[in-house]
Formats: sequence, C-alpha cells, structure tokens
Amino acid sequence: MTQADITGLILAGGRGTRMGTVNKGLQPFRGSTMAAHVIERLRPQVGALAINANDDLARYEAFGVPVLRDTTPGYAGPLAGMEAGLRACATPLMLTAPCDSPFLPADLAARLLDALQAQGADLAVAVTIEGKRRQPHPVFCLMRRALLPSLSDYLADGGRKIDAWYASHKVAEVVFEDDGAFRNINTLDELQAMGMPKLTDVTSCLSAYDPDALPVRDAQRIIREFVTPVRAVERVAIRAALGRVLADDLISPINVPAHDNSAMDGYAFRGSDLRDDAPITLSVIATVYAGRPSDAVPASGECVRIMTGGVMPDGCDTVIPQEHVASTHEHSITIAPRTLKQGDNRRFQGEDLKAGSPALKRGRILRPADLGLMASLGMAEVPVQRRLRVAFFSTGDELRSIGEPLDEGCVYDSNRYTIFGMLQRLGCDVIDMGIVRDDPQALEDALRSACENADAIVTSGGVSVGAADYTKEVMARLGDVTFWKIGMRPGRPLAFGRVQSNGRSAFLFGLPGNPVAVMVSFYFFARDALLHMMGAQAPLPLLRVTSAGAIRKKPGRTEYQRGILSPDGREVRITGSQGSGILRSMVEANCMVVLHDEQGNVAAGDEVDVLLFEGLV
Ligand SMILES: Nc1nc2c(c(=O)[nH]1)N[C@H]1C(S)=C(S)[C@@H](COP(=O)(O)OP(=O)(O)OC[C@H]3O[C@@H](n4cnc5c(N)ncnc54)[C@H](O)[C@@H]3O)O[C@H]1N2
Ligand code: MOO
Ligand SMILES: [Mg+2]
Repeated sequence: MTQADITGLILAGGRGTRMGTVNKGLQPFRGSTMAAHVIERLRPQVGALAINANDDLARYEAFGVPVLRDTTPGYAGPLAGMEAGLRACATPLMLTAPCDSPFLPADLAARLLDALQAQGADLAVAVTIEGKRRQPHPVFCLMRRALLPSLSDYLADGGRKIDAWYASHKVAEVVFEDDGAFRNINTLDELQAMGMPKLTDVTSCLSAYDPDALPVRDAQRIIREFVTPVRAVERVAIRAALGRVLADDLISPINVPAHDNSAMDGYAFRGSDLRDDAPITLSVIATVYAGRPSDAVPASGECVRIMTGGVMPDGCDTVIPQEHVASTHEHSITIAPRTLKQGDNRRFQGEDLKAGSPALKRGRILRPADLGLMASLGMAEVPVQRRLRVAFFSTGDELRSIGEPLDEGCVYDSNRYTIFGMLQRLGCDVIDMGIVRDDPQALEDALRSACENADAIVTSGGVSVGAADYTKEVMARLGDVTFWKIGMRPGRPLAFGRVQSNGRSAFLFGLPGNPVAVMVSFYFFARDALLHMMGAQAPLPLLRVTSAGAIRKKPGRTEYQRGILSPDGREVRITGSQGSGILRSMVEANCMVVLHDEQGNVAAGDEVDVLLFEGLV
C-alpha cells in the first residue's frame, strides 16, 4: 500500500471546552485557521481528506473536503470521530490528526505506514520520548478501515477510552524525535502565543540578514511582519472617536445632500429659458427657504426666490445669485444675456456622498472632518479599535526622577517623558512604570508585569554593550527577543521581539538610552508597529526640500539629523550639534532631515527628504 491509499481525517468534533467552548479548528491562526493549517500539512501526505465536525458544519464545508458528523451522540470523544471517518472511508487506511495540532510532522503518514506494514499491525500510533518517558499521541493514528466493526461495537457498548480500544488490537508505535510537532493548542493564550510567527521565521526570509549591521528598511520590515493587530472593537459616540482608529468601513446610509439644492441666495428657474441674445424676464411665484421646501413648480417664464441650501423646485436646474440679476421689480426679475449658464449654482443630490457608497475606510485615524462627515450621515456612534495599552519604563542606576535630589553622576530621567508624549499622541493607553534599576530581578519583575498588563512595552536604555546592562539578558530570557545594531545615526542599538509571562505576551521595543536616539528609534520603528497593532494606516510622509547648507554624511547608514524648515517650507537647515545626547537639538527642530543609506555628503542647494514633526500623530 502507498500513501495514496490513506484518507486523512481531521478531528474537529470536540467542544473546545478548555478554550471557552469555542470551535477550536475555526480559531484564527497565522493568517487562516487551525483546521486549515492541519489540512495543509496533511494534504500532501494522503490520497483523500475528510473532516469530522459536529458544529459550524457550513464553515467546515467551506474547506472543500467532506465533513462527517459523529453517529454516536453526545460529543463522545475522538473514537466517535474516528468511527464516523471509517464509515465514510473509501481507502483501505485512515490517518487521523486533531484540528489543534498545526505543526504535525511532514512525514507522519509515511512513517506510520512503514511501521504498520512492517509489523503487520492494525494501527500505528505516534510516540515521542520526554525525558525517560514514552509519550504516546493516540490521536495521531493510522488505522485499517477493517477496524470499523470493532470500533462500532466498542462505542455501542458505551466504551469511550481510546487506549482501552487500542489495547484490543495490534498497535505499532513509531517514535518521532520532534515533540514540538505534536504540540496541541488548548487555551486561547496558547493559541495567541503559538499563533504568532517566531522572529527567526521572519528574519530567515531576508536574503542577507546580519543583526549587527541591519539596514533601517530591513529592521522596519521585520518589525512590521512580526507584530500583529489587536482585534478588539468598541463602539463610541462620534465625539469620543476623535483620534481613534475606525474599525469598519462606514457605508453611507443616505444621500448627502438628500436633495438637489441651491448653492446661492438668488432665483431658481428653468435654464432652458436663458437666451444668448436677449435679456429674459421671469415672474417670481414663491420663496424657498433652506429646510422649508415649497411645492411651487415654476413654469417656463417663472422662477422662485431661493436661499442657499433651499431644495430646488421640480423643473428648476439653474440659480442666479441675487447680485447678478440685472434688475429686480416688484414681482419679477430680469437677467441679462450671458450672465450664467444652464445648470449653474445647483448642488446635486448625493454629490457629497451617495447612499451605499463607502464614506470612510477602516484603519483611518479619525480627524475633525471625519467627525463632521459621520454626523452628516446621522451616525451617533461608530466602531473603533480598542486603545492599545502600552507600558513603558526607563532603565539605569544613574537615573533620578523629578523631585529627587540629583546625586553626583546622575541625570534626571527625561526619556520617560518623551516616550509618554509620543505614546499619548498616538492615542495609546499608557502605563508608566517609572525607573527600573540595573538589577536582574527588578528588570524581570518589571518586564513580567508590563507583559501581563499591556499589548506592547517600550523601554529605554541598556540595549548597547555596557557592563551594568542586564536589560538584554533579562529580555532574552523572557521571550523571543533579538538585539540589533542598525545602520543608522542616532539609534544604533535596538532590542525587539515578544516577551511572555504567565500565558500573556507583549511586543517589546527596547530603545537605546540616549535621549535623541530614543525618539528617533520610536518614530522610525515603534510608531509604525504600534499603529499596525492598532489596525491603523498612517505612513510617514517625507517632503523634498532644499538644504540651506552642506551636510556631512557617510554612505552606508541612515542619518536622522534635526532640522529647521523655513516658514515658507522651501529650505531646511540643521540645528547645530547633532550629538545623540543633545535633546535640545530635538526641541529646536521642527523636522528631521532623513539622509538615506546610499546617500553621501549633501551640498548646499541639494534636495533632501524631511519629516515634519507636526502631524507625526
Ligand atoms: N562600546 C560601545 N558603546 C556604545 C555603543 C556601541 O556600539 N559600543 N553604542 C552607543 C550608542 S549608539 C547608544 S544609543 C548607547 C545606547 O546605550 P544603552 O541603550 O545601553 O543606554 P544606556 O547605556 O542605559 O544609556 C546611554 C546614555 O543615555 C542616558 N540615558 C539613559 N536613559 C536615560 C533616561 N531615561 N533619561 C535621560 N538619559 C538617559 C544615559 O545616562 C547614558 O548617558 O550606547 C552607546 N555606547
Ligand atoms: O544610537 Mo546612539 O544614540 O547613535 O548614540
Ligand atoms: Mg548602555
């Protein structure tokens, strides 16, 4: 027999009680669902596929393989699923795998088949060795179709235990070395932690990855691919939506405006009455105010006096502003030839927004105009992403908080305030965790607590090579964290990854300690990642302007120099000293001059890219 003689059966018939009674196979996982991952792992190993499921059958059917329900009632466990599979099985063999084991071995079928045939067994089961113990994985089982009568009898007699039924048959055990391949995901926390890719999954996609000389754009790309959006939505009143991220497309329920109306205070009439060669006189039959439609219908030779926003009477398509009327009499007006064209000064129904058309797209950070637009559609509440929770702290024994005496050799902690400001402007819920000493236990406690309470963590300091920096060691111990030297000035060292504690995880941005470096790293790495986590789209716009002076710049790294853009927006000059400890250079600047990797010295009059601080969100 060959692998083509095997039907793969995905066991998805359980109730998922440990996950809070959710349908495990349908849980989102790495861009699709857990069941879809299992199907994709099994498909190349077998001749046919089927799914055993008892709920949400339509969604399972969408996978395009037969869906089989238990015939034994009452969620009787994996044996009932196997029985349903064997009943429908058209091949001599069936291989089962649970829907929550997306990492199952690529050679599962081949190796179980070899053992089954070599040992003339009824069933072949996967086993791993954990320490000295053999750990069987009975739901990863290749069995002969001929076992169906035995299994049906066992179930009919009330038997439910998989091991007990196996014991009455000849079982071949096959040892697999990689026990990680049989990891199954039982809780939502496990699902969340495992559902995310490893940093190495992402970095291995780069052709030349060197953590000690990483170009800015590669670091940005890795971060972008690694972080995942937080998918939680709340409805808020439109005023409270300012600055929040819209969670759904908003479709206009109505036409705005609802009627054709006048754009001017004047007289509405039939444009076909206009003459090129002679004045026309129209009698005024009514007055139309905004919000007070009239049922007057001017005939040819007639008009209505109309106010801006007034509904256009039937038949009228043109409005003459009152100051353009040649002469006004008691009950009529005269319009000189060639004063206006047919159709002038009419606003069309739905010209702002048509009913059924998208008014605002999800992912938008809502601005004042958006609030107005939503109000014009009569929307009282809108769905927005829940705010991102970001914990942050500073590290370093030399740091003192405001209010404390400044001991010798110490500095006041300024990074926590710049970080606070940048996070606040992004619209995050911030958790200020203060200063953490250069002490492994204190750092571990802080990181764990941050991780358990926040979606993301921003730290400053301790990511370079200094002797008292325990930060890196502790970060690495708590999760999947990498340490980079980025080809940029300032902001060369950066720690990035995900830390875990007590089943919770958070993305970590370990920014360098120097006060300018911390801001530059935040703006060029953390900002985009945090926005992505919020489900927002807000790329950084760069402007092209002339450099007032020469700028020294080495090719091969990106430099972010602090600049002052002239009031007319045409010319930029650098703010003196560019040291990464000189926060004053950021305060004086209104923009950052971005000198890209390949760029060398800049001559006065050359064009450079700048990023304006105002509007950075
Ligand atoms: N031998 C090397 N030394 C350094 C390198 C290197 O590659 N080799 N990189 C330099 C670069 S670039 C940077 S940036 C810094 C980054 O250092 P750390 O992230 O380890 O930060 P610390 O050592 O803790 O602090 C650096 C500097 O910044 C001051 N600082 C730190 N936190 C704050 C704060 N919250 N408020 C105000 N000032 C702060 C701190 O006192 C130090 O002066 O490493 C270089 N060294
Ligand atoms: O990142 Mo460091 O700030 O370049 O000195
Ligand atoms: Mg250091």
